[in-house]
Amino acid sequence: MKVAKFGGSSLADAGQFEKAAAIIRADSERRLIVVSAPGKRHAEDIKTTDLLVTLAADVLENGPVEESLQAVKERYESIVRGLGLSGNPAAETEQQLRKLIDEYKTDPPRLMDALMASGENENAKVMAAYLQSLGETARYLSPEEAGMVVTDEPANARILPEAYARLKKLREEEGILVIPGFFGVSKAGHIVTFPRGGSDISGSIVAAGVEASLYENFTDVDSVYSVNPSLVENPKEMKQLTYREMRELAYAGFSVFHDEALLPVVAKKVPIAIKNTNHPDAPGTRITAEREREGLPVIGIASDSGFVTINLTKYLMNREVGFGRNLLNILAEEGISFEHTPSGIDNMSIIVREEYLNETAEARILERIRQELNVEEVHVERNLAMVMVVGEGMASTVGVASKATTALSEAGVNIKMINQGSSEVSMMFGVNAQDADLAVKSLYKACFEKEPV
Ligand SMILES: Nc1ncnc2c1ncn2[C@@H]1O[C@H](COP(=O)(O)OP(=O)(O)O)[C@@H](O)[C@H]1O
Ligand SMILES: N[C@@H](CC(=O)OP(=O)(O)O)C(=O)O
Repeated sequence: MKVAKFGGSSLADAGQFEKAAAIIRADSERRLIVVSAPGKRHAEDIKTTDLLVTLAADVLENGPVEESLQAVKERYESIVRGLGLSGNPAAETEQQLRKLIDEYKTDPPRLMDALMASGENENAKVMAAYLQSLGETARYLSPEEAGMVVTDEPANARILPEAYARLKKLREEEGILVIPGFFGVSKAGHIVTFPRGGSDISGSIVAAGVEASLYENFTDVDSVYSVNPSLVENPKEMKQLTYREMRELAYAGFSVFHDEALLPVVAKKVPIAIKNTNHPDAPGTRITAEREREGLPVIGIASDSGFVTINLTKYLMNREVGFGRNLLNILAEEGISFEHTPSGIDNMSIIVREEYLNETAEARILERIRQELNVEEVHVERNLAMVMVVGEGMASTVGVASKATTALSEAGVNIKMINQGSSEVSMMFGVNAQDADLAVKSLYKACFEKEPV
């Protein structure tokens, strides 16, 4: 039994639906289908999820909603018309959206989640109807019926452990089940979305739940490339990578697969295949627990911006028992999660995502650090990017760090910090956000184009 997830680009219009349905029908093992909302049809297009965000914003501003509501309806109308489906599913979609608006208009976070989730929910109904029209035994299955029970924090759902036993029962179902991605239902009965891009997470949870033989993630590229293809022309394709490598690369900016989508399948060792809906015969990329080590120690290079660092100095910090704990405690009390903590003898940096540290929070936290920890110096640096060099082979290869730092210095990129975890599967460089693309390109050149490390 395989789980196939189709991303927004794979379901952007009727033509893409036809390709996805042909893929589903080509393999009788593809029994659980997870769908995203219709994505971009061309570079300037707007994803349905973003149209729904605009609709929610219009509702919350008490402005006119007809234009944004019609924009969503039109996306489904053109798909349904193109597929020649009978009835009037787009009118049902409109009705459903109006009902959700009425139900949740006084509760902004719930309204946002309920409307955003509609993109996937309505698309799953269309896909099920289309497969039925082709003569397949297929049905729409809501996340609630499927057993996708999640925590209750809007826009940040996490799967509850009990969901897996419920999902396992789907193995016994006949025919093809089409499940909307991107959201689950909390115990209180609320629709709760995963973070943006979260249909990958839904697919992974379903694959782990039914203990699938394979989790296929259909998207719009032939493979995961060693570097973001918008930065480097014809980058190297990856045939195989490990869960750990993908996790690091996805975390650091490879948007082709959500970094939170690794955990569910890792636990059950379900292999992942990233494949192209527009080119389904291409081999794609396999992600598994282990891979053959051949070729270069570095497999990929990624970068992500939007980081802030809190730098602090205190003489004899290394001798002060509990200093780190007290510092992290302040962040915990302020509800801030941290990403990395590189440190020296008398100094420490805490790297956090910019969205957690607005200027009001910054002033309050710096004051607390000064008062409660008696530091000599503390300041914040914004506009940072983290550049990640990843590969299982790095641990056993001498010279990767020197090759990387030489490449960055030759490109004139100032390295603000270096961090390497104990697993040695990745090496991270903090740089100014405006240098990030240059850093990635020069590292790619050094690791893949010049004489390899
Ligand atoms: N290293 C990479 N390899 C492949 N694609 C990448 C990489 N980094 C970023 N991407 C981008 O990820 C996109 C696919 O992800 P996404 O837009 O979320 O697809 P989907 O619509 O299938 O969910 C590709 O079109 C590509 O632009
Ligand atoms: N539609 C949601 C969830 C998702 O995963 O979409 P996609 O598969 O197009 O990345 C979003 O845009 O965030």
